Amino acid sequence: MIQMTITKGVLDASLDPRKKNRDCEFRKWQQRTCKHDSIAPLLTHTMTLQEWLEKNGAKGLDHLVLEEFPETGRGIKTLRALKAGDEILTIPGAVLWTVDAANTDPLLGPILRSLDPPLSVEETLAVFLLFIKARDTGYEERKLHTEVLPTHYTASIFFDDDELEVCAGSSLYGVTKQLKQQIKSEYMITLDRLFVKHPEVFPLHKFTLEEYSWALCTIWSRAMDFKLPEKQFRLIAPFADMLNHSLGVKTCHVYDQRTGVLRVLADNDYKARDQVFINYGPVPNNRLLRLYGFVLPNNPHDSYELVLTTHHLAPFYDQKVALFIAAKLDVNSTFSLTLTEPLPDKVLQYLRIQRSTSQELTTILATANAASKPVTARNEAEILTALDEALENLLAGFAVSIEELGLRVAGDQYPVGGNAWAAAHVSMGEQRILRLALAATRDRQVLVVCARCGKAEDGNKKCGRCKKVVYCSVDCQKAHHKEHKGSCKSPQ
Ligand SMILES: C[S@@+](CC[C@H](N)C(=O)[O-])C[C@H]1O[C@@H](n2cnc3c(N)ncnc32)[C@H](O)[C@@H]1O
Repeated sequence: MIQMTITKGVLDASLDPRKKNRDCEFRKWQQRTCKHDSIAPLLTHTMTLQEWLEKNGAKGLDHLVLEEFPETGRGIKTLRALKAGDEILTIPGAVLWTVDAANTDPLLGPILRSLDPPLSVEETLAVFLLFIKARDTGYEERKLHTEVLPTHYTASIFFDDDELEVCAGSSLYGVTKQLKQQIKSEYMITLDRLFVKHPEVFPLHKFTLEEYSWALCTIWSRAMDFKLPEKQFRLIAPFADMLNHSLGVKTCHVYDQRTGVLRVLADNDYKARDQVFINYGPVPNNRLLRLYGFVLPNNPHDSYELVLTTHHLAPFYDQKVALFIAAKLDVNSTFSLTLTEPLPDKVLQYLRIQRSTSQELTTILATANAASKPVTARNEAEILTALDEALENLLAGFAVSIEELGLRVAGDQYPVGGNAWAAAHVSMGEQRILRLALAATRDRQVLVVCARCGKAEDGNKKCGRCKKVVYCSVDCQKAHHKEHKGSCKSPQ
């Protein structure tokens, strides 16, 4: 199926014994890792990925080797010590996978450019990958890269039903189900617009839904994103895409728009034979598993995306929309609840506006920073009760509780690193955050409603000693004294 007919060029390994060893090592690795039976026997006469990259100006490969690591899988090891700031790797523009490279390809480019509307960046890169993989002749150099890509992924769209059920109730569960549907319909459209229309370029049997999903996951898990002055820019850099993620390093890959080169710098010192990492960003486990197919236990960047919407038939809808805009909120807003901020002020601000009476709306309009502070005790009590209920419902929707998942993860029910184990970590992370959000909601509730009778009045006063509960009257405070005195302690 795959033919590799390039003979070695200027970079003849036989001239440099150190390089010869390295090339041998790389070939051995390529042979071991590649699942394509046909390439192994051909490799001895052909160019390696490294040779192709170096021919185009890649730097740093001399001191880097690919290796399997127990925790991260295949990654890059440095053979020499590195100091913070050292350039580890430079990958030239000519070998990058970009939308421009796809659009300027002599065969694929004209087809892509004729599409109206054009494919998205993600679709373009996925089609580009599939196109190269399917070529029987030509494109041998780019194929050197596609041949070392993983043959399968562990992102959540590839989970079987039982594995996905482990995280039922989590946002990942719903998003994964939706995503599978979305990919299917996107594939059907692409099938129609591209694959069926251009059989000379896309041999149909090579563009199945499975292959399309594989290509998308290749993009999700290997593409690097850069914010350039006038656009968001996505690329896959051969070899640099073998760098694994660690929260222990800072972001240290840069794209030089002027030269079109991708550079990876060391952000800290490395000893010889250390694995070199980059940082994929502050990504929560639900996203890590959806895009990259792995999780970090106790991920400090875990989050829960809370979606709040207001129905267009809600009372005073137009006024509320105007206030949302003034507060830099959207009618359909998504809020990240995190471990350090499980109940962001913006959530409360949104709900205060959403649940205001006509009079409260007038008050909000008259004050600066619309509803960033409580509007009335009534409004505050209502939003906190609604939030309490919503969080309780979300937590009740998880198929397996955090305690039960903890036991399963600690025991041997879910093999460490497996799909069910990863799904359990996502579910535990989301439940942890929702519980923190619920606790924060309740901490606020007791400062709004009278601890005895439950009245939410603007004149409610805090207990003079502990300041942790409020009362609507002296009578209520006295009547509640017996119950409250045990927990009433001065903050000092
Ligand atoms: C950019 S690639 C890195 C190279 C990849 N390990 C390979 O063999 O091709 C990203 C993928 O590497 C793996 N990975 C990266 N960082 C990891 C980590 N800290 N723990 C576990 N797997 C990781 C995940 O499978 C992820 O989808």
